[in-house]
Amino acid sequence: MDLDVESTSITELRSHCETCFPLMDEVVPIREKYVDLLEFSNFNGIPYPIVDPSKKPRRFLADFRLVQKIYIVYIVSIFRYSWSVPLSHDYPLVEKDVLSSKRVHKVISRLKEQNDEQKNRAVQFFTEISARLSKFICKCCAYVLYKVFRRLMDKLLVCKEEIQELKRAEQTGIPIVYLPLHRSHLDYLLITWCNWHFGLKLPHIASGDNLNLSGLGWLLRATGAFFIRRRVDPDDERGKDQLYRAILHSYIEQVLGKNMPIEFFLEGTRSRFGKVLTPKNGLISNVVEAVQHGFIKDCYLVPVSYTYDAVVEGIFLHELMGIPKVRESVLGVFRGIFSGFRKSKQCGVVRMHYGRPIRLTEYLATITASLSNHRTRPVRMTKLSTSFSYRELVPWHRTHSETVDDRTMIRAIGFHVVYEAQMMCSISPVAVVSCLILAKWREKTSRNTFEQDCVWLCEQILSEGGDVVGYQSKKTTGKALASYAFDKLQSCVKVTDEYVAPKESHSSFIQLAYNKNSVICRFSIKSVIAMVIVSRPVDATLSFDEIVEDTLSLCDWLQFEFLFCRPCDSLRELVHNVLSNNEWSHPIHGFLCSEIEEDGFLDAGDFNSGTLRVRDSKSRETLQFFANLVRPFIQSLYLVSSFVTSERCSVEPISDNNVIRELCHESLAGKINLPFSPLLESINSDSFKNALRILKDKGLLQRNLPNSTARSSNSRLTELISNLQRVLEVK
Ligand SMILES: O=P(O)(O)OC[C@H](O)CO
Repeated sequence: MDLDVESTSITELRSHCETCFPLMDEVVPIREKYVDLLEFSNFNGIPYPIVDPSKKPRRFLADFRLVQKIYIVYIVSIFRYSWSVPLSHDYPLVEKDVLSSKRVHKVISRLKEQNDEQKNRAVQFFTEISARLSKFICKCCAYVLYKVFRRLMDKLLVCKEEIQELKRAEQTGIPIVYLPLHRSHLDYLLITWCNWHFGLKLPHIASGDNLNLSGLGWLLRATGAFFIRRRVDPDDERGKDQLYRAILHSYIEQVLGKNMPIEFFLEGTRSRFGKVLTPKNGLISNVVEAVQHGFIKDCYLVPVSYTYDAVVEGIFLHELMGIPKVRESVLGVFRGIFSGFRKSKQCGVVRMHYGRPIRLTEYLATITASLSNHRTRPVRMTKLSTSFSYRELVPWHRTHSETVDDRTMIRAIGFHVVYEAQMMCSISPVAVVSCLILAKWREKTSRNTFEQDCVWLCEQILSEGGDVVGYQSKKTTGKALASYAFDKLQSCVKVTDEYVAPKESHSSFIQLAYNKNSVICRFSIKSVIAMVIVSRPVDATLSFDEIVEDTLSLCDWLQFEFLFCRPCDSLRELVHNVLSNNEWSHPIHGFLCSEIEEDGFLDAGDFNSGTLRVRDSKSRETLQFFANLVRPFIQSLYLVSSFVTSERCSVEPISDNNVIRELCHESLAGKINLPFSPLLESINSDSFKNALRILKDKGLLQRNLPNSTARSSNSRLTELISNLQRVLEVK
């Protein structure tokens, strides 16, 4: 049976965060299947009645459609579909408004040099940044993208109900800010292309100036891209120019002020390892200020997520081995397009999700109100850090005092949006299979057993509020799901009718890990708790409080790897909730049992106060699976910690990139002695970078060496290494 990838197990649109927006919970049922944008004939007429749903064009007519204007009732002509979808909105130019804005004038008058010279610079900056949206070029590109997407994807799925929410938001006349997760260069194109189909306004998209290549830059500008300077190199000060910043800031204000949507990536760069990245604050701060200073009354924030069976770029193996990214070039773009076209449908099924639009003023009101009187409202976005909560886990919390300033608010909003985006992302069957291989079946296993496990994991994902593309409870077979994924994983998994086994190479494991990492957000807290428990000897006992404290501590060390919860949540409470859940504490089936329970004297409070142990070998096996989701990240932290204390690390500061490259190289060559056998996927630059970041953040490595590292003999680092060793040694 083929997978029905257009159906979903989610029955209603995900609601807003109940903590921050308790009054906004209108239930919107999902009644229809996802729409495949590549099958335009199945649109059922939305949004334009010019498309008659009863007249589906034959497939070989691919891009042609007989357009019948229902209202005028005569056949207009045979147009390309691309030309038949109108681009009815206006995209006014904002040059005059930006250059004459108070913000820009203020900066110019503050600068010492000649006014005229500054004005010229202002014009240059504007030209460097601004988009020049052309409806004609958009239509041409829309047509070309049909061809490209059909080549690259099996399907491009969007949820109609989500689009209707967007339409409602757009009709209010409040501008929309799209905040997608960033996985691939295709991300830039997808929102624009989808909005075009549904008659929504096309967004102005913030793109890194690395994409402003001759020819390509012009094309991107014409489809809505505006270019921003990125600080890739730590010494690069170009983006800090006051006038440049004023122009960029004013540009964003003016675009929003003219009710045109904006799109930018909070993560700032594509995720190289399949997990979300911690959000950056630059662009979102411009949007927040625009509202706070009354330049615009309000705007909607819309998180967006993408699910790809595989990203078009393939795995970022070179970069994950510490080799610097090759700068984009026109030739590189052509090469990329060519190689993308060599293999048909390499992205597989692609799903987009738009979160429910939330007004920025709602966010600000929530934070401000809870600030002024945080006891009277059930809102915890700004709860002061009385207990160990996420507030202490995210970087701004530690220096946080009684007042929550704008910077804190901006960061809280960014974290909140990225967290929401990761939680609404559908999971690909490819990720489910990769996850099982890495966390459970690293050795050869029978195909039958593997397929049964696929169903088990999908059910786990569903019970955590997630969904798997094509999986429906009690309907979809493990065989169908696994076969679908095996087809996409031929380069890294060996499959016969009898067995399944990973191919033993670093690149295979990195690819599987990239896929697997998109699943972890569903189980991040659970996995850390499991890690804490299985890192003790089989017959060891632990108290409830010990488990909680050890979990919080491990989460703290992994704070740059995962967003464990929203900034409004208390991580401590969430850990308690997980452990108190029946899955863990049920007196007969729970993973854990109380020592007293064995004697038949179990009281309600015993689970929290008594001594706990893993119930049986089956429970332990399940806990091992969850623990194995985070194990590679702890191994990476161990590898980095032991490297920076060893003689292999130079006493003179060397760049972090060099440290990472060397460590990748030496670990892969087996030159580092370890008390455990390292998982191949733990050797990667992304995890090593995060490990260096946390060690610096905790003061275990010198902080005053920007982007460099020198050997350390810090005693706390030695203590950390021995603790990590204890955790990792037990299998
Ligand atoms: O940093 P990169 O290489 O992921 O570039 C992606 C950016 O979005 C380009 O602007």
